[in-house]
Amino acid sequence: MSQRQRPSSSRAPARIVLPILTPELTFGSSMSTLDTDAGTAPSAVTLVDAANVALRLAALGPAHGPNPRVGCVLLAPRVDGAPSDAPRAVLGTGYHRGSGTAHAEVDAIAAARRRGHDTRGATAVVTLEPCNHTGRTGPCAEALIAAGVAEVVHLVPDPNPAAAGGAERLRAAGVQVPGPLEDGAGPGHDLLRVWLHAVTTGRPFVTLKTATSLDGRVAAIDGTSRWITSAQSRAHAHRVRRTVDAIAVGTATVLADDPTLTARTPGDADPDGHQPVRVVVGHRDVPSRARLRTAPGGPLVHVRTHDVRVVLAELAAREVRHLLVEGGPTLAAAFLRAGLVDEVHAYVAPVLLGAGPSALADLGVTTIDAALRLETLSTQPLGPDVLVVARPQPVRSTHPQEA
Ligand SMILES: NC(=O)C1=CN([C@@H]2O[C@H](COP(=O)(O)OP(=O)(O)OC[C@H]3O[C@@H](n4cnc5c(N)ncnc54)[C@H](OP(=O)(O)O)[C@@H]3O)[C@@H](O)[C@H]2O)C=CC1
Ligand SMILES: Nc1c(N[C@@H]2O[C@H](COP(=O)(O)O)[C@@H](O)[C@H]2O)[nH]c(=O)[nH]c1=O
Ligand SMILES: [Zn+2]
Repeated sequence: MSQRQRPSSSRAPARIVLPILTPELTFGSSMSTLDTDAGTAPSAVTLVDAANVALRLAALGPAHGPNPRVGCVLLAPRVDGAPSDAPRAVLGTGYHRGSGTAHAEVDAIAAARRRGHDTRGATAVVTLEPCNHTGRTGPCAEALIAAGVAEVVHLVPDPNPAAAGGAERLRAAGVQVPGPLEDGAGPGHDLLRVWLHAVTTGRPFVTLKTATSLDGRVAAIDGTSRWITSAQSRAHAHRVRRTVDAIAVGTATVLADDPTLTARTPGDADPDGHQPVRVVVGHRDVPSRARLRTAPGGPLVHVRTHDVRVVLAELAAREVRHLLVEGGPTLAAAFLRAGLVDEVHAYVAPVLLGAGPSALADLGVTTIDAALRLETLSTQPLGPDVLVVARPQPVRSTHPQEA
């Protein structure tokens, strides 16, 4: 047995049941002093509390970018004889702020040290299995071992072939690693949904956005479409743009709309905050005077193909994890026909057009039994409009209630 192992670590690993994490979930008053650098007496928290704080910290990191959002809470060593869920002092907390910055575990160790704490024998509660590779920063498994941490409780195993193996490395060094605590689902998986999808499939998660009239049209018969949806819907769509790595449109949309494809605050023409890569799909040129070339925003990538798999491969090579497809109907249908849409954001406005292109070009559906049915994940009023978030079901079927 390694010298790093404390006598208490030979107990059976703690069984942790995580409550569903919601934005409204509040922690006890003791959790309010978790500020990493507050310099106040550390709070005492249970492992479950620590896991939830780690999840909340993780969510502070950017949703975009190649790296996962990860949070970490370092707890004081277990006291011999105390139950595994006994509250313990928080030594430090940390989270990952995006590619090239410190990982959550290293951030938490640094925070504990700034507060003058000894990390030897500590328990690290971390939302994702510590990494085991040197990427833009060093391996967290080694940092935890060097810090003398005795136990690492993680929620989600790391499926990234480049970084996996942290749990095994820690165990080999004598660190107790009871996890992963989540068995394929849970709040940790929910938080990392897009990233997990991208690293396990090797292609970006694809969200298809449509902004339609009540009769399902995306433009009037003359091609005009500004605006079908309300200011509230468009503000929401801009917030979504801020969370993705790339936005794609077809060449016809570039020529019809001359879009900027930036993330903006409504009422302000200038892009602000993170700007996604702007992707144009199709063979025709993007005019030199197009806003995509002249207006500030993310880099422009023109993929001269009609094969959406080529588009995703090109973007995966650029470390795009989340692609927002904004249309038009031809490009949207191509992604759906290829089975490459993971989520649909349908903004529906109480506007009637009666003619004009519908949200989707031909999907190859010739009879109702072949309809592509979606599972609704949420509905949300946005001013006069409604946003439906839905997920394509793996197989086509008749209406579930009548099946
Ligand atoms: N309300 C809304 O949500 C939106 C509305 N719109 C509206 O939609 C209209 C444009 O629709 P649409 O013409 O369908 O536009 P698209 O943006 O889908 O562009 C279609 C063009 O892209 C190229 N292309 C790229 N991928 C494929 C593919 N897999 N198969 C075939 N062609 C492909 C082709 O041009 P090429 O010859 O260059 O290869 C094709 O003509 C506009 O009026 C616009 O205002 C657009 C986006 C969103
Ligand atoms: N018409 C329409 C949308 N259209 C989408 O937004 C693009 C314009 O982006 P930008 O130039 O950055 O404002 C346009 O090309 C199309 O993809 N979006 C919506 O939320 N509501 C709408 O009614
Ligand atoms: Zn790491």
